[in-house]
Amino acid sequence: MATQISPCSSSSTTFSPSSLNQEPFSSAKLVNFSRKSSPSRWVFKIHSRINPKNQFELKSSNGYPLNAVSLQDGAAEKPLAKEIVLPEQTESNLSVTVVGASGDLAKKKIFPALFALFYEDCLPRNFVIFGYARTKMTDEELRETISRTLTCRIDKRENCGDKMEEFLQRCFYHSGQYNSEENFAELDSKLKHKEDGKLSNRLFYLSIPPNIFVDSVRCASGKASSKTGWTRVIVEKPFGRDSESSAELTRSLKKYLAEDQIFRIDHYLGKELVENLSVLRFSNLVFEPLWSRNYIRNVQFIFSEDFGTEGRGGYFDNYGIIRDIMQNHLLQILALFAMETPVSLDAEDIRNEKVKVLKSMRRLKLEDVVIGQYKGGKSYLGYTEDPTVPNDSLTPTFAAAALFIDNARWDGVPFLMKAGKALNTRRAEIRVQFRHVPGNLYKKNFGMDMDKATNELVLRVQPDEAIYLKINNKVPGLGMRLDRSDLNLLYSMRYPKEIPDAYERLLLDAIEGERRLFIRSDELDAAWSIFTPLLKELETKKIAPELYPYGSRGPVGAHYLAAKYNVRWGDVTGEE
Ligand SMILES: NC(=O)C1=CN([C@@H]2O[C@H](COP(=O)(O)OP(=O)(O)OC[C@H]3O[C@@H](n4cnc5c(N)ncnc54)[C@H](OP(=O)(O)O)[C@@H]3O)[C@@H](O)[C@H]2O)C=CC1
Ligand SMILES: O=C1O[C@H](COP(=O)(O)O)[C@@H](O)[C@H](O)[C@H]1O
Repeated sequence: MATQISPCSSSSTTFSPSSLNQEPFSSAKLVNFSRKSSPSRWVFKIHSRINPKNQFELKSSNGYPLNAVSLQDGAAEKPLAKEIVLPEQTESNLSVTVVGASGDLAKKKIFPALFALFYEDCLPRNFVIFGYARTKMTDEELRETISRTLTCRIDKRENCGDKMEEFLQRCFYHSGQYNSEENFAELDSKLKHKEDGKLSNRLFYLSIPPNIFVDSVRCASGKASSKTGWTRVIVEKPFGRDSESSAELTRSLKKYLAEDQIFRIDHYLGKELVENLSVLRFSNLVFEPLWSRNYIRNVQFIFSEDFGTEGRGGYFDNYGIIRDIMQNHLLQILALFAMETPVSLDAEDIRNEKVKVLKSMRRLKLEDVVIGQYKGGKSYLGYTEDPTVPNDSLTPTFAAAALFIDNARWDGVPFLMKAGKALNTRRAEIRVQFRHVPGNLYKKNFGMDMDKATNELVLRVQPDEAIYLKINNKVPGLGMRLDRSDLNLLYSMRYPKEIPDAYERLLLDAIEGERRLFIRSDELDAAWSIFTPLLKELETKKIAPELYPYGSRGPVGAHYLAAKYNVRWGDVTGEE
């Protein structure tokens, strides 16, 4: 069983040698370059002159899981002969400014993720957190607000209350307008005061609606960027509504920031099972040879929520489920699933492969899409009954689509997506349905329905993370009866430690300058190219969505779409 360790509190941490080519990360001094027993895993012992504890350790997930096997197994480090020494610099300070700190995402996800990182010793010794928004609030009021959403997730660890208090004392607030250079200059003074002459690294998290992204970036970069260290900006989705608006947003952001300062977040890339997709594919011989049209019949990406747009109707109605979930979360997973083997685990190598696969995809056509909208019942309000949604809205809350990748590996394989709100269950999963066994000796044992006898690999992203493979198995006994069984890796059984929230991983990576899990602008362009023509056609032709009851499995049209490509949705076969 895996040992429970904090990902950041060990005195040595892992990262790939290529991390050294990134921007200097302040005053780190590499004094011991060693290699763990696993030949693929390089380990650097990093000591800071000023803070020998762990101030400058690189902890990002750069391709090498923080809790990787050899660490858990306690393998001894074998020092290599060569010693690398980086130039010494001054002590540094990290500041994280949450722009839009009064909002839903900030309270629900960002502050709790920052606290979890602090709790796990993943933040540097010198750090401050600032909330920034228009709402008038004192530091104390911000602390009071965020303390309600911080949780001691790691319940077996001690001193959570003390840690929480310590964390809150590092949180401050500045009230300002998003388009006011003057207000950002005031923020800058407060940051400088806290930095106290140390080298300053500044991360801004734009947790605000998209119409104020550019103003905030203009003011932050002009008046509050670091003069001595790095300045990075995490941008939340949506990144535009279509190819044109996305390109315009990119152009505007790039007036004030270089591409490598922009961290476009897609929180699905920070989910454990999505991270594991590449590990599963590229480190297990049993999967990669099967990963093509030769053995895979179809792949399904399924997202469902058992609640509606409650509270977010204003935002949602302008976007709809295709932009909200498919064009980003599901497409990102698809790209990771289908890409060729990258040259290395470096961010650019991975993102290059993702772009290639996205560029090989056919633009979606209307006939390959089904849209739906939930209606109300006795106990639930329908989508258009939400007071923030127009009564005659045609915005889809459900969509199913068949996508195709026109390359040698995936020619002819349907990649089906299904996403919906107000359905019967909450889940996100990847389903890989394999082809029939040619000349199957056991054909007669399966009856007429050979589809039921094919192997299916399921990666359940949430809830109850799991990887399971459906196989045919002989029922023990004297006869020859076969049944369907699962080879099941249920995370809660195998890994007792609670899985970190996606935002923790992504924030940590942004702090470390690791871009692997963030979206590059050409990836974004390629993603929008697939969906933009369809989105425009849906809107110009005013295509009416098929209504489905709140809490149901969604419109039946989704089944006809799948049937058109000889596919059955894996989540509705009755033996999920
Ligand atoms: N909430 C979620 O679950 C998710 C959100 N996102 C994205 O994250 C970002 C933030 O989301 P969320 O926190 O829900 O957003 P909110 O609507 O809660 O907005 C965040 C803050 O921005 C300010 N604000 C809101 N509307 C305006 C406006 N029209 N003009 C100026 N300021 C405004 C408000 O602060 P004040 O009035 O104090 O200035 C508000 O507290 C968005 O881009 C969203 O799409 C992405 C994934 C999930
Ligand atoms: O980005 C979004 O994601 C959430 C679902 O995220 P999850 O991590 O809870 O699965 C979705 O509810 C929201 O509409 C969308 O904007």
